Amino acid sequence: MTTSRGSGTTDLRVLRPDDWDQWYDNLLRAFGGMPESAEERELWRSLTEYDRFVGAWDGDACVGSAGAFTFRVTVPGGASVQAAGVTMVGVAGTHRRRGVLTSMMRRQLDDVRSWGEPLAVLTASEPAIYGRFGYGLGTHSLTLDIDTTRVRLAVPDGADDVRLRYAVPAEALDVCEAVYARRVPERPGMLARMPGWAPAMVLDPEGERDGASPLQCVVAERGTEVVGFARFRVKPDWDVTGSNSSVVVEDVEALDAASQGALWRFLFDIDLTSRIVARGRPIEEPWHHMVSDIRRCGLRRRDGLYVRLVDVGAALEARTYQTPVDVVFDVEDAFCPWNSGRWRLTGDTKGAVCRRTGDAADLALSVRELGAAYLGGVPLAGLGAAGRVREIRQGALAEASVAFGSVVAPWLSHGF
Ligand SMILES: CC(=O)SCCNC(=O)CCNC(=O)[C@H](O)C(C)(C)COP(=O)(O)OP(=O)(O)OC[C@H]1O[C@@H](n2cnc3c(N)ncnc32)[C@H](O)[C@@H]1OP(=O)(O)O
Repeated sequence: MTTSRGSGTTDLRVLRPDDWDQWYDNLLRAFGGMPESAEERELWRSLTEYDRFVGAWDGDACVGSAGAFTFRVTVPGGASVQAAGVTMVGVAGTHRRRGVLTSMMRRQLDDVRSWGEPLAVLTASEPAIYGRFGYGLGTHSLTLDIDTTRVRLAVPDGADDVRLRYAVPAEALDVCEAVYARRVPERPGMLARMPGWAPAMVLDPEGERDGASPLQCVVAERGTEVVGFARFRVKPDWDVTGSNSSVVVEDVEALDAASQGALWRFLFDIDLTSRIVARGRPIEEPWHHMVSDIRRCGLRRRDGLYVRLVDVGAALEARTYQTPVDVVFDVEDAFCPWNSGRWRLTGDTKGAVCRRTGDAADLALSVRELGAAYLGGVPLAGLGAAGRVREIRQGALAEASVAFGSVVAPWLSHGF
């Protein structure tokens, strides 16, 4: 594919291993040019799926990059659905706003469709970029800044029966991964761990620590079973009053309420610390209901995973619906017109069928709104209230909105 807009012409082609270094340097430069550690660079090289990554070239200079990891994402009902994890998007400053991104998105979504993957997902460097390509904001996350000198934690019964032990993060990786794997089906938006990805969870380059300690890990056990883990750093901060150090939480996963409580109590009580900070936490998790003062937990909401239905019918059939639903959507999809038109969705907690129909529409919306609502965290009714879903049959919006909801708030479990 060739793009020509503004001055110059760019060629788009699948990434070749020999081109990776230049391709990746273009990406780093698009993000400001900070170098990465050799360790981190090699990890990303090893995760590159060459036939799913593209580069834009102006002569022999790489001026654009985009990739699509092979992922599986949990959807409401617990199924694990194949999804292209869109990543490493960057356009050289010398070639910006000439349509290079648009040409890469065109190529990528055509490819994803030809691979038979119903979804594409991404996290955005800036929220304004991807809506035009049909991505809707499907999950949110929380940033925490908890004043642990003021906020107390009341843990559930059984927390005292959970034994905690320090472990070397890399050595405990297998047992932590086993816990993670059991959690994945429980929450929409979580990513199944794909081959090669586990080491990324304990990659700990010094340059990324921002003055904090190396990564630490505590494993929670009940009897001989590992029931949870926490990975975190401690960031020292001493002044004339003493220590005001912070616990920087990276991951906490646990299989039950007592183990959740035991791990969070540990994080709250680490000596010499007075804050817990974390990014990318779920918008709803058990410790919210254990704290004495949610106001002092410094919760800030931000955008998480953007979801694009590449095949509307297959995507809507892949999840279940928490109440019976029978609704005809009139979908507008300018960037992937194969989705445009009317679709009848019938489904319940056991499964769903979504087929093309000539019947009259109940709701009219763009594929972006369907993507936003897909994981159950963004109510269709809210999008309707904002004028982004049009109700044609009275009552259809409430019916669909309830059906699309998720008991557990969806959450993207790690960046990519
Ligand atoms: C999944 C990820 O990897 S997210 C990472 C995205 N990458 C970055 O943020 C790195 C820094 N930025 C860049 O590399 C580039 O500016 C990109 C990739 C964001 C945009 O690439 P470009 O080739 O300039 O985009 P392109 O010319 O195709 O623009 C298409 C449209 O999107 C708009 N657009 C592009 N970037 C932005 C932005 N950051 N904010 C708002 N609108 C944008 C353009 O104005 C254009 O609109 P138009 O069609 O109405 O004229």
